[in-house]
Amino acid sequence: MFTQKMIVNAMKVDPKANLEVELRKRIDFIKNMLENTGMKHLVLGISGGVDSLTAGRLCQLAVNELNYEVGVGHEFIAVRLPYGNQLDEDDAQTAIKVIEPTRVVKVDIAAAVIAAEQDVIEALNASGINANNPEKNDFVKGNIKARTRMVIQYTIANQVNGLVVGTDHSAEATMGFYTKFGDGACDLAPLFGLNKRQVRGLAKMLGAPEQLYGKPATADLEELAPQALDEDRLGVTYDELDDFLEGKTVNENTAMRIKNQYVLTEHKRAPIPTPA
Ligand SMILES: Nc1ncnc2c1ncn2[C@@H]1O[C@H](COP(=O)(O)OP(=O)(O)OC[C@H]2O[C@@H]([n+]3cccc(C(=O)O)c3)[C@H](O)[C@@H]2O)[C@@H](O)[C@H]1O
Ligand SMILES: Nc1ncnc2c1ncn2[C@@H]1O[C@H](COP(=O)(O)OP(=O)(O)OP(=O)(O)O)[C@@H](O)[C@H]1O
Ligand SMILES: [Mg+2]
Repeated sequence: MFTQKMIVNAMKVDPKANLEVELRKRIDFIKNMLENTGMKHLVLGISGGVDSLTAGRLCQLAVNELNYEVGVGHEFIAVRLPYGNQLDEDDAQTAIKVIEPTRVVKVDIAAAVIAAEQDVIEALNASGINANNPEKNDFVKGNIKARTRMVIQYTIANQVNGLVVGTDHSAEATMGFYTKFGDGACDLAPLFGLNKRQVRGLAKMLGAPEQLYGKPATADLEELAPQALDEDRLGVTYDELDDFLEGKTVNENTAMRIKNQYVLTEHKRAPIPTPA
C-alpha cells in the first residue's frame, strides 16, 4: 500500500512553490523541449477549462520568447475539438483570447467518434458480445472522444513536425483521472508538479478572468450527464486532493479514497509492462 508520503514524493508538488518561479521554470521547460528536439511547433487542444488555458498560454509565451531570441517560425497551434455544439463554447473562445495563439485550428470530432462507436457496437453484438448497456456505452464513448482528440492532435503534429502538449497536472495524475492514451498521451506535460490550486494561480497570473481561473473542472465526456463535475466523479474535492498533495492531513476516508484510486490507476503512470 502506498502511504501519503510516497504519493506526495512521486507527484512532486511543492507546497511552498513561488508561482513566479514556477511560471519561469515551465516556460523554460517548453523552450528547452523545442530546442532539444529541433521542432518549432506546439499543438494543444483548448477546451474552455483552466488546465488547457494555462498550458496553452505557457506554450504561447515560450514560442514568443523563442521567436525573439533565436529566430522566427515558432508557432503554438490551439486546437478547438468540440463534439458538435459545445455548451461552454464561450469559455473556449475566452481562453483563446487570453492565450493569443499563433493559429487556431478547429475540427469537430462528432462524426469520427460516432463512426467508431457505432461500428464497434455493431461488430461486438454480431460476435455475441452484448454491447447494449446505455450507461456503459456512454462512458466508453467518453473515452473515444478523448482518444479521437489525441488522434487529431497527433495528426496536426505529424503535419507540421510539432510536439503535442499535455495538460496533466499532479492532482489529475494522482487520481489517474484521464483517458489512457487519450488526453494522457502527449510529448510533454508542462503542468506536472502542480496541484489544481496552483494551476488556477498560474492561470490568474497569466491574465485569465475569474470565470475561467475559478471554473469548476469538468471532463465533459458524458452525454447522459453534460458538464458533470470532476469532483462528483472523483468522490473527493480538488481542495482535499490539493491538501493531500501538500502533505496536509485530510479526512481519513478521503485519504483512503485517494490512495485506493492511486493504486488502481498506477498502470496509467507506469511504463508498459514487458516480459523482460
Ligand atoms: N491493472 C491494469 N494494468 C494494465 N492496464 C490496465 C489495468 N487496468 C486497466 N487497464 C487498461 O486501462 C483501460 C482503462 O483505462 P481508460 O481507458 O483510461 O478508462 P477509465 O480509466 O476506465 O476511464 C477514464 C476516466 O478518466 C476520466 N477522464 C477521461 C478523460 C478526460 C478527463 C478529464 O478530466 O478531462 C477525465 C473519465 O471521466 C473516466 O472516469 C482498460 O480498458 C485496460 O485497457
Ligand atoms: N472540447 C475540447 N476541445 C479541445 N480540447 C479539449 C476539449 N475537451 C478536452 N480537451 C483536451 O483534453 C484535455 C483534458 O481535459 P480536462 O477537462 O482535464 O482539462 P481542461 O478542460 O483544460 O480543464 P478542467 O480540468 O479544469 O476542466 C484538455 O486540457 C484539452 O487539451
Ligand atoms: Mg475540462
